[in-house]
Amino acid sequence: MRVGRMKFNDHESAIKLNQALIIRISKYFQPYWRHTLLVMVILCLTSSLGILPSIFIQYIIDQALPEKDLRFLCLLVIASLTTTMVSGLLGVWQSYLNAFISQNIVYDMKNQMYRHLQKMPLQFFSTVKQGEVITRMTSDISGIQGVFNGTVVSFFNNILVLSSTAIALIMMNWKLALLGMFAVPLFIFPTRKMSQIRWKLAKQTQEKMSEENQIIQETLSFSGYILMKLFTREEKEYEGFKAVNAESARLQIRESTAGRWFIMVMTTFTSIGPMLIYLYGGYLFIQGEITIGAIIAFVTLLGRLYGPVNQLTSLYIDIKRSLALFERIFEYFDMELQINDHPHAVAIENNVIKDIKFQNVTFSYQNGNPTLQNISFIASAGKMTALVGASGSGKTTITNLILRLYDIDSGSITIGGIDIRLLTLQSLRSQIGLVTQETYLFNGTIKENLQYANYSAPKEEMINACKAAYIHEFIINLPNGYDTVVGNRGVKLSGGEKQRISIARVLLKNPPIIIMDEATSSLDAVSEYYIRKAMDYLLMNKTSIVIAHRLSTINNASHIIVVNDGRIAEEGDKEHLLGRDGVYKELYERQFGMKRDMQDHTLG
Ligand SMILES: Nc1ncnc2c1ncn2[C@@H]1O[C@H](COP(=O)(O)OP(=O)(O)OP(=O)(O)O)[C@@H](O)[C@H]1O
Repeated sequence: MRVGRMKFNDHESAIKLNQALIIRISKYFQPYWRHTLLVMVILCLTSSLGILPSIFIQYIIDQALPEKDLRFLCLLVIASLTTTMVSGLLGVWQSYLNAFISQNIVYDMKNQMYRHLQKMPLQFFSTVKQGEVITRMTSDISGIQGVFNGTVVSFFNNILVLSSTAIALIMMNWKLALLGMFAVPLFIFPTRKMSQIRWKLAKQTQEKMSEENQIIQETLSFSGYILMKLFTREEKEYEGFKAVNAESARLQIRESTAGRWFIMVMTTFTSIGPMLIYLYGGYLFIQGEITIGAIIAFVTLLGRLYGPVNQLTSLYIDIKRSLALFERIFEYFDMELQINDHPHAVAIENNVIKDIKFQNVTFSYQNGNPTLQNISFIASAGKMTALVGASGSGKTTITNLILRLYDIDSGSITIGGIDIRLLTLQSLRSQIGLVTQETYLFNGTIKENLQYANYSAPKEEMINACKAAYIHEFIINLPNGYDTVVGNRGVKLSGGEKQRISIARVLLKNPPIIIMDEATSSLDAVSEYYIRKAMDYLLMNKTSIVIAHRLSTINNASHIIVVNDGRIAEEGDKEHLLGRDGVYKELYERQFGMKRDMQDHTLG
């Protein structure tokens, strides 16, 4: 799987307009084919109507004016105005259709991307930079809305205007038409060079913007802000941001300046054609072969010829840019989901207490460097199994494997005898309640955070869960009670309060399996007491796995597993482990011995 910093393809040549890509992109247009067809019909109409005013001008100059025919003049002027008005109205309708099609495609893509990212493995989010995900979700996908208008419609419109004008010019006078078209090849030459420059600049701008998003994400989030303040890194971070910002501004100025030069060169070429027409057309007029009206009509029409050629040549750049956007989005869509439902996956029985069995489980985050090796144990149904061990020994990893946040390399994990890989992910996770070390609450009210577990839970049930988690009294004493907003990640609450709310949330979900990672932050005695009581209630009659940092937490554990460096060092009940001269005894003596030392010290 490719994760991490996704690179904007380094070489322009990497993005090729191949058939597969076109088919893939056109699939997004498929649901809106009727609207797209309508746009094409409107384009045909407006491009044909656009020729008429020039022809009317010719008749005004050559007939209505010399013959002093006021009626004919009025008729021509009215016809010309009507044509312009009808074109204008069709244009308005087309703009609406353009917006409708492009916004709907953006809507579909954003939904698809969100759904896809929801299914990405945890490993993806631990590796990829947050700014990158946001850039792809927002600016890249939003950039697609310009693609339909700026690329697809523009392409067809220009082709239609170009061909209808060329036909009209040739029908009027083929010699003059050939002369007028003389300047056309001159447009093509600078385009290639220009496209390379703008491509490179666009790529660099995109990267800088991602970097900018990243800095904002990291330093202006709650935890990032605290980190920055505590280490007094404001100036350093500001300097870093300023540098990236300056670079992004410089690139954007260069990008638009490069465009200006291009337009200037094109404008120069555009003025060559009319001059040639005046020269040769004037000669033909003097010879009596052509009328003044024809020359004027010709020059007016010529403008319609150069505009599209100019746009079509620079459209090449836009097509490349659009393709790059699609490529960047497709890059995410093409990432392997890794953890998927097995084709014959079954739903786990709802609410039945079962045991969890690890058999020779080996797992590595990075290939060839196992984090867990040969883990085998049974967490008995309806009992508490405790995981203890030094920091980094692999306890959280074991619990993550039960939730199938990662898939194991070898061995098996079963629940009630069924391999978890044969269970649907949705049903598996619905049967597990997780209380993590760091409680994640979103910025909403306490009630909303609790309801995340069960939207249909009646109020009494919610209150009962909070009472059982020893947090109800605290909540009702807040000025807004259950409607109190908890702040980003629940910052307005203490660690102990947050963890009790998270226990209440799991109680509302009421699953038969509970995984609990005890908070490491030292809680005061009262908090610890209430959390312990809340835990006792939560774990009652559940198959539970508790990661304990304080051995006092797991007095009720029927089975203790000591993890050391990714392996099970020893296991058994408390008495058994204390009877051995092993890791547990050492941990026990260190924790309780330390407590005694501290007490002696205080007493002394
Ligand atoms: N997403 C990850 N990618 C790569 N390595 C990881 C990842 N998560 C954890 N690790 C590594 O795996 C090892 C086990 O980590 P784990 O979080 O399971 O330890 P732990 O026993 O729960 O630690 P603690 O008690 O401090 O929470 C550690 O060396 C850690 O650096």
